Amino acid sequence: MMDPIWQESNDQLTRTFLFKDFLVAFEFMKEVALVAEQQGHHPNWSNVYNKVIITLTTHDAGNTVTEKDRSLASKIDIIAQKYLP
Ligand SMILES: C[C@H](O)[C@H](O)[C@H]1CNC2=NC(N)=NC(=O)C2=N1
Repeated sequence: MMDPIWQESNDQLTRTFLFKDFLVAFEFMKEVALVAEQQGHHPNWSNVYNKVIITLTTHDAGNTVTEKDRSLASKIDIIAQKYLP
């Protein structure tokens, strides 16, 4: 099920993650990158030091939230559990 801390607005799902430091944030991003590539569905994201902000939308569907976004969000949540403090 969708983690309620993903905010849905403006046809995007957004979640902010705060890790211990940059290296942990980047390990998380590396793992998400591999899953995104597997899924053929990719995050819009930003990283500053220990903070990663991810927004998910489907540009192939006119920038709307689709099942592909919800599925990737769930996978990201599972990955994040390993890296969050
Ligand atoms: C051809 C390729 O599979 C598509 O462009 C995929 C790639 N990754 C994607 N990622 C996201 N977030 N939305 C898409 O519509 C999308 N389309």
